[in-house]
Order: sequence, then C-alpha cells, then structure tokens
Amino acid sequence: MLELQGLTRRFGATAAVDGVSLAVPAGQMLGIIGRSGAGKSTLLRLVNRLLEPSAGRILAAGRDVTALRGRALRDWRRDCAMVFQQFNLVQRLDVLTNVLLGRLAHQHGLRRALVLLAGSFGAGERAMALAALERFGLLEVALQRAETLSGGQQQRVALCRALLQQPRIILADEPIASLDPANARTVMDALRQVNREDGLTVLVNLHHLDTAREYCDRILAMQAGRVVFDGPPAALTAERIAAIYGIPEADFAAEAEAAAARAAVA
Ligand SMILES: Nc1ncnc2c1ncn2[C@@H]1O[C@H](COP(=O)(O)OP(=O)(O)OP(=O)(O)O)[C@@H](O)[C@H]1O
Repeated sequence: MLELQGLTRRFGATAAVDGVSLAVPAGQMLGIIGRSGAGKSTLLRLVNRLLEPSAGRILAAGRDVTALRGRALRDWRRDCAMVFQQFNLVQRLDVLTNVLLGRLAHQHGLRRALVLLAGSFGAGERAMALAALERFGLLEVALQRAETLSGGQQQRVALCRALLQQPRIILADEPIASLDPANARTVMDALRQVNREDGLTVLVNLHHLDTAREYCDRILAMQAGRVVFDGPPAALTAERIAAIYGIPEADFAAEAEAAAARAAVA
C-alpha cells in the first residue's frame, strides 16, 4: 500500500500539488488525468523523491518514505521505476545495453563504476535483459541501436529497462503522449501486462480519457494541484469531465494532444 498524506509541493506562489491524500493498494493500475499544469508530473516525481515535498508525507507499507536518506533513499528509488514520455534511451547504444542499464540501480560504489566503464554486466543480468526483451517482442532488435526503433518499440525497451530495476511500482509520466494510436496500444498493453502478471503497482499519467478508462482500475483527476475526482473509470462520464473542467471531453483530448506535442518538441 502506497499512501500519500496531505502531499504538497510549491514552486514559489504556485502549489503544483496541493494537499493530495490517497491510498493506492499494491497491484493497482491508477490513471492520473488533468489539463496541462494540473500537477500530474509533479505528483509522480514526489512519489520517487525526485522532488521533495513542501508538506505532507508518503508512506509505503507503513514506512515513511519522506524521511529516507542515503542508501535507503536509493533503494526506494530503485523500487519506483520511471517511464518517461520521451523514453530517455541512450540512442547510440544498442537495445540490450539500454535495458541492462536498469541493473545499475542494483550496483553501488566500485562495482557500479566498473560496470559503467567496462559495460561488464554478468551472464545472469544479460539473461534477464534478453528475457524481458523477448516478453515484449523485442528480442530480434536486441543488438540494434535504440535510435533505429519506432517510438512504441523504444517505449517498450524503456519498460524493459525499468523492469530490470526489479521495482515494485512503475511511475509512467505520459508514456504514450508521443506515440501514434497503434504504438500507444502496444505500450499500454505492456504496462497492463506487468501490472496483471507481475503484480506491480502502476501510476500512469495519461492525456486520453478513453485510454485511462480502458486500462486503469481507478482514475484520479487533478486540477490546480488538487484531486477533483477519484473513482472507477465508469464513473468518469463525459458529463463529469465537462463539469470538472468546464470543457467538453473532446476539447479536453484536443488540448491534451497539443500540450503533448509541445512537450515533445521542447
Ligand atoms: N521545476 C518547476 N519550477 C517551477 N514551476 C514548476 C516546476 N515544475 C512544475 N511547475 C509548475 O507546477 C505546475 C504543475 O506542473 P506539472 O508539470 O506537474 O503539471 P502536469 O499536469 O504534469 O502538466 P503537463 O500535462 O503539461 O505535463 C505548473 O503550474 C508548472 O508550471
């Protein structure tokens, strides 16, 4: 169980996340929606402590994550793997090496330095990486440079890299915002697979309400840093969206797509 208690993050006068409290049971697939600037990315970055909260607490299985330091904080970050809109692969490296980089979360000190310098991953780690690639239909591109892959393939490689961290939680920040519908589907299917088969908790920021409804167990809608809806997909009707955001659902999607395109260019 992941619990957020009054979680707040201010940037100057802006409360990007404003008093968010919620409990996410282990193994849940939680979709987070909201207009641009609602605080979705900030929320995910607070969870893995890439950002420090201005107030509030995060608890994981009853343990105060907000208080972790040093090795314990590194371990928490390893437990929370991130997937980004722009994949964040090393484009000039081959796919297999990109996936193996996920293992660095398990190495420290001299061993980590050696692996970074010499790329000396063990046979067991290579086997893990190849198994992950095979699982998502990527084995045949394992030795290709990342830059030769489609966006959907790259995002699935990024998911394989995340899995090599052996995380308990996947934090996916707009993972399909740069993809066409067919590629978006392969990535959402892969996320669903790790959620259902591996029991990983997935927190995923999404622009498309239909995708959130189709794939998520629960949807959280944010506005100006606050949670304005928290419930099952079926309860988030078009009328509800219009009432919350003051725009019809079609405009919500169009606005979100424009924001995603701007982010992709930036
Ligand atoms: N590093 C920062 N410095 C200053 N303000 C920030 C910073 N990060 C986020 N903000 C502000 O916090 C608010 C929430 O931003 P956030 O990126 O979390 O929203 P979002 O819902 O993820 O939006 P988008 O869908 O456009 O990515 C916005 O007003 C944004 O300008």
